[in-house]
Amino acid sequence: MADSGILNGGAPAMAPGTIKSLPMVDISPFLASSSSSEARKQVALAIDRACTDFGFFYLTGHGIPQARLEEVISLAREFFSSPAEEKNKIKRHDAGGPEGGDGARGYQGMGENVTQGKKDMHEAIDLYREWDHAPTQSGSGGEGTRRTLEGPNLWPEEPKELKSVYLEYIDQLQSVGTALVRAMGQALDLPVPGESTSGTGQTEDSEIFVRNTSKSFWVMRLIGYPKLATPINPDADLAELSCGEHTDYGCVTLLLADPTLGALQVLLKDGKTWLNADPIPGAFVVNIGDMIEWWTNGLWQSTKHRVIHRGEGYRVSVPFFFEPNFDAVVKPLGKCVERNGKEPMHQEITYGEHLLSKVFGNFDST
Ligand SMILES: O=C(O)CCC(=O)C(=O)O
Ligand SMILES: [Fe+2]
Repeated sequence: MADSGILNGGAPAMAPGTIKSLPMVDISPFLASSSSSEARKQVALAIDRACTDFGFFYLTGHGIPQARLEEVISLAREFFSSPAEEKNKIKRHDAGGPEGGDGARGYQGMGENVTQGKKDMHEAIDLYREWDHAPTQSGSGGEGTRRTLEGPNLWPEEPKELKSVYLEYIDQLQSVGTALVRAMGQALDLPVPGESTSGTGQTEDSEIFVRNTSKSFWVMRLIGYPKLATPINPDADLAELSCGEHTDYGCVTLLLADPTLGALQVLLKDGKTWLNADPIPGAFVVNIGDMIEWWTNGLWQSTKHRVIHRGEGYRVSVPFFFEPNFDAVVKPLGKCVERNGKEPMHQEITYGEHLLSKVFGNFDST
């Protein structure tokens, strides 16, 4: 990390050009049925630029009231400030174990999450869409069994209103997610529905992401980050991170975070400059995940990011991962392959297989 710069806030800035902040996208024309096609076209253009140049942007015009956003953060903060025994009531349990967990849903204590072999200094609750497909044969992942995501969500008992507020919030986020992926289909200039089929049975029109997220297998993470204890040493490798460098593995992430500055950092396309993605009140920080990179055959790449919280206080963030349907088939779109002139980057895969490989390492599909 010695040769990397951090823009707008951290030291030292080694800016490529004049990039100071992520671009902004106002999604409201895709939420209001009365908006003109010209207004939508402008949004689609802005999304194409943001996804090509950054893979990250601020999203405004989503219509979720500020009071709701603040409530979501403060309920998560309240949960994390409760005693360990309260938090451990919803502890994530291993799949196939005596406690009957599914190995993924529930509370994860400090340092239990590992990215690239290093412990992440955060604690979290993971919630997923409830399993509403037929049950499959699940187990511990031992011989002849596979771990699945088919357990129920584990909701905190306290704060009491957390579950109902979050369920409503998740509904609201799914509408925003749908508007966003509809705009993304238009941004790729895919044919209008009914005009084209790929010949492989899957229609590759501008609604393709909408159809493939109609039963989004979403993930919601409530994350609590204590301030890191180690001092900043720009010449040393970072020994301790709040959340290690990664790309998100799904479709689009809508991140809500408290006002802490300088924590979330995004790797710019030069591959060495980290840009602080500081929160803007009322806006989500949005990034595209690996499934969008695969669908677009790399025209839009999922961007690496990390969290290093050395600021003040205990940071809370609540990313919502608006993911494809569990059985969505993901493969490079013919039009994107044509446009970038590269061989298809990936084989066809279902999102569910990819997810299980990421969460449990059930397969080696990536
Ligand atoms: O807390 C944040 O700002 C980002 C967290 C993140 O990147 C993730 O959970 O995938
Ligand atoms: Fe992430």
